[in-house]
Amino acid sequence: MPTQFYSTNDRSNVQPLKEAVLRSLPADRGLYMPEEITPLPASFWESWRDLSLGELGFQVTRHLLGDAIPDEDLRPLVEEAINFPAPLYQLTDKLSVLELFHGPTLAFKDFGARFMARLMGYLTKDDGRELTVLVATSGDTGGAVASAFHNVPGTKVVILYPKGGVSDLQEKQLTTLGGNITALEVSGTFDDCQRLVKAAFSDRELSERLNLTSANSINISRLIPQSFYYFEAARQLPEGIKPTFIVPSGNFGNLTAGLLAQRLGLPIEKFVAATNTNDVVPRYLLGGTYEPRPSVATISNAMDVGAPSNFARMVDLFARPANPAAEKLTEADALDEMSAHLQGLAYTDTATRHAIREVWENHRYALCPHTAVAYLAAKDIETPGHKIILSTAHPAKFLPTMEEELGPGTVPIPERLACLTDIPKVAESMEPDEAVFLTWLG
Ligand SMILES: N[C@@H](CCOP(=O)(O)O)C(=O)O
Repeated sequence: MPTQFYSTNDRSNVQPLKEAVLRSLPADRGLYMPEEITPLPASFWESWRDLSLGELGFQVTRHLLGDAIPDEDLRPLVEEAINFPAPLYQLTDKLSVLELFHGPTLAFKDFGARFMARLMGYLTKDDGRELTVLVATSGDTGGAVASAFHNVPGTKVVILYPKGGVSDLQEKQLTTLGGNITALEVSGTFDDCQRLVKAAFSDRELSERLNLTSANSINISRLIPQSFYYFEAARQLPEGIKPTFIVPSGNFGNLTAGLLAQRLGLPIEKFVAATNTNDVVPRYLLGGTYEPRPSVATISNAMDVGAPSNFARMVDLFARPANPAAEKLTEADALDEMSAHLQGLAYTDTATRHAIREVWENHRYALCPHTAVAYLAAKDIETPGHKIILSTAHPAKFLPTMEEELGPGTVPIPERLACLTDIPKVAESMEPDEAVFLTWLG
């Protein structure tokens, strides 16, 4: 049976895969979630440690989507999207770094963006209508989406990013491709960019007319491939070791994908959400109230998010009982479960800079600022077994910060970044005003 997707705001609002992916946001402003998330079957667990990342991804996707896409189409789709590795780099006998920056744009967002580009292409191949992909970015999503959708026929991409809020090389990644990719430099924060995108989806007439879809983690199809690397990380550990994952967090899509992997049966000791001073979720988990607030700029800019989109999905996942046949928890009980099982820790830029230097001095290993935030959390937590910090991006994407801490030339710049330096950026300026943006969209 093909899996259906419901809105977190209304479980009776159910859509098939194509609608959930292309519509991206339900009209009631909830988020789509798969109706069924059951543990992978015994046959998967017999061989999962020997599978390639592509095959592992195929089997996870097949299980989640049911027979919505025939196997002979789905397997190559996943294998072509995830055609780069996700190795574990062992820092100490208790701590490893999961390197998620070996894709084309050197960030974990390549997993989601490349999968999504192929899935959307597959779902719309007979539609004969241009698709407009909207995306808000605080750093890495924009470049990954630009790369994944560049020159895809019948697709137009509009990327909104905060002026001065992304690193120079991140900006180059999203403003230099041209063709079907347009960059809008918004005089505001990432939250303003996200607000503008959501306003476009709320305008049903515009959304229908332009055939709008989202490439942010509000789109459920971003989270499916992001779950693959949790399996990939765990299978690189000796058998029987349950990892604790420390996840650098901004919009919380990365962590939500981990929770999804756990609901699919992956044995995980616990999750820790590590943030910079944009600490809405850690504050909440420490017993506060959940209060989104305007983001502030930090050196780990991709996590500068004041209103994390995926909070509703996290609550939804904690509401799902271990036994799929049992009743879902109420929202209040799910929030209690989340506070009991998820730890959140937040760090300043000063501490982050110190961590970058410390790891270089002790291990000659360069952590990007986001990964350094997770490293700080890994040091502060007690957990049995092995700790894995997710390394979200290559440190060269944040060259000025890295050179301030480690000295010039310490972090080699991969050719695919170096070649962008002399290409001029092309971006249109945009006020953070919904009416202006909707008029611009047309
Ligand atoms: N950290 C992001 C912000 C957008 O988050 P997303 O996961 O919803 O795309 C970025 O790098 O742009």
